[in-house]
Amino acid sequence: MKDLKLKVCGMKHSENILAVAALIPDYLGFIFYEGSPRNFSGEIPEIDTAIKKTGVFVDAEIEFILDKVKKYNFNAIQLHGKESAEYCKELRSALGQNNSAEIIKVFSVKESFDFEELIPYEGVVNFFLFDTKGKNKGGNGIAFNWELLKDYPSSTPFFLSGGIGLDEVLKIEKLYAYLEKKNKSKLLFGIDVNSKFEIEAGLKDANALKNFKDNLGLDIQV
Ligand SMILES: O=C(O)c1ccccc1NCC(=O)[C@H](O)[C@H](O)COP(=O)(O)O
Repeated sequence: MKDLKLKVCGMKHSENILAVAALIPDYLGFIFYEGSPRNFSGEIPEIDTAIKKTGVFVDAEIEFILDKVKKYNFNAIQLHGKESAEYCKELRSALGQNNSAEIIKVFSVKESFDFEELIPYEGVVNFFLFDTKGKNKGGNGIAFNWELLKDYPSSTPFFLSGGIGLDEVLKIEKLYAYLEKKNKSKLLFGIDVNSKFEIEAGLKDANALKNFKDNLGLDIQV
């Protein structure tokens, strides 16, 4: 059994948050971006403390993020815009020494990606997240070219994202197996899912997520 973390992103409705939280995913994401149909407002019901509540922001003012971190007690902050490494440093320092929130920096990828872009962020953020570049800032429901990750040059662990659904379990397994051969499987830290598990934007299918979670990381022969 592999230790692949699961992040479910784009939660919106209290009852649905509780249904998905009952599966104990490792991360639950709440989007603060008005241009998204998954834009979150309101309250997050009490959920198991093992789940890292994650605020997702797109080029937001640092004050706005701090306000949400304080209000919702976020354990992780996902930066889904064009935030610079300097911005990430400022955010870390603004959070203060007593706040250990993880910072996840997103990069949008399609057919090619210049991994040199990651260099300024090394040691500044906790994780990278690779998502698909599309017409929306996130939640495009399409996969990018994962072959690119076979040459992943960084030592910062990453989340794999973009159009991941039940059909991608085997493909994930194959990427993991490839990285394992290169002693790099620990770098594939987690899988981020969203629109492929939705009944409508922001409303997740808990049964389908359970199925995915049960299959993720099983030692399937590839
Ligand atoms: O999902 C959104 O609407 C969204 C909007 C703006 C910024 C980020 C957004 N989603 C963040 C995520 O982490 C998604 O899980 C990621 O984009 C993958 O989505 P999908 O391709 O639907 O699996």
